[in-house]
Amino acid sequence: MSSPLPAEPPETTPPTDRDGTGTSLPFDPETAAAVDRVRADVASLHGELVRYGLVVWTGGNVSGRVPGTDLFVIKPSGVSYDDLAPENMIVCTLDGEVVPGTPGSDRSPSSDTAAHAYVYRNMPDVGGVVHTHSTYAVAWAARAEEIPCVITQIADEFGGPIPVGPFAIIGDDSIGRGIVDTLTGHRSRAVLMQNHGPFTIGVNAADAVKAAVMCEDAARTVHIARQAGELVPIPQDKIDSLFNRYQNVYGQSSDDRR
Ligand SMILES: O=C(CO)[C@@H](O)[C@@H](O)COP(=O)(O)O
Repeated sequence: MSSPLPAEPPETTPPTDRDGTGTSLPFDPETAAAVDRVRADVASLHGELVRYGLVVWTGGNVSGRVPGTDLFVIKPSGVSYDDLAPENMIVCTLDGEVVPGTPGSDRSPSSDTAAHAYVYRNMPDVGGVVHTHSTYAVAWAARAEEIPCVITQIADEFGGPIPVGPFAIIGDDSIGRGIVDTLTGHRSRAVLMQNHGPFTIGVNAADAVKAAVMCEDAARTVHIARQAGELVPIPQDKIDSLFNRYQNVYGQSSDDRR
């Protein structure tokens, strides 16, 4: 017969400030150091959303996978970008649960945490996810219209049209499923979730931010082009060669995407 007494609670390692920064910690030193690097990256990359005009108020979020772990880092929900700092980023498991006892864990994580977690669980090569409400990309999403590949920039960066994902309600796996279903096997690192806005993925958080910047710029340019006349498509073989060159030759061999 089993004992009626409740089991002893498991011993937890209290957070300690091993590195003196006041960040990370019920982790082994290597994981703690990796978490701290991603905290710093994710916090500062929100400044890029502001710099490139992709967000108003708090309407966008960046997350980054902690390499070699089943963790990712995301921002707290609804907190001013001016107040974001490494120590108030939130560490989550790939199920989207906040890791208790870690700095920042006293706040609610981004309302898109479940979507980011779903992407990390189902796209193992993805190391960063970004969501914004950038104006032109949202305007295409409001029409549920893909952005056609009519400029070399789109061919380079996205390898074809930027697709539309399904309408999905925030809060559960629906948005994540829509992102994964749309982008799996697709060259594009951006999806326009219908009536909502762009979600982008990358090899790390900075790469996903770059995709968000390029997506908005492409949305704006093609929108303006269409006001003045008919759009001219790029032949598929030219799209293929532009994409191939940009992914494999452009930039430096040390770039993260290589
Ligand atoms: O789209 C929405 C809310 O509808 C969110 O992505 C956006 O407001 C940002 O929310 P968080 O501040 O990350 O919780």
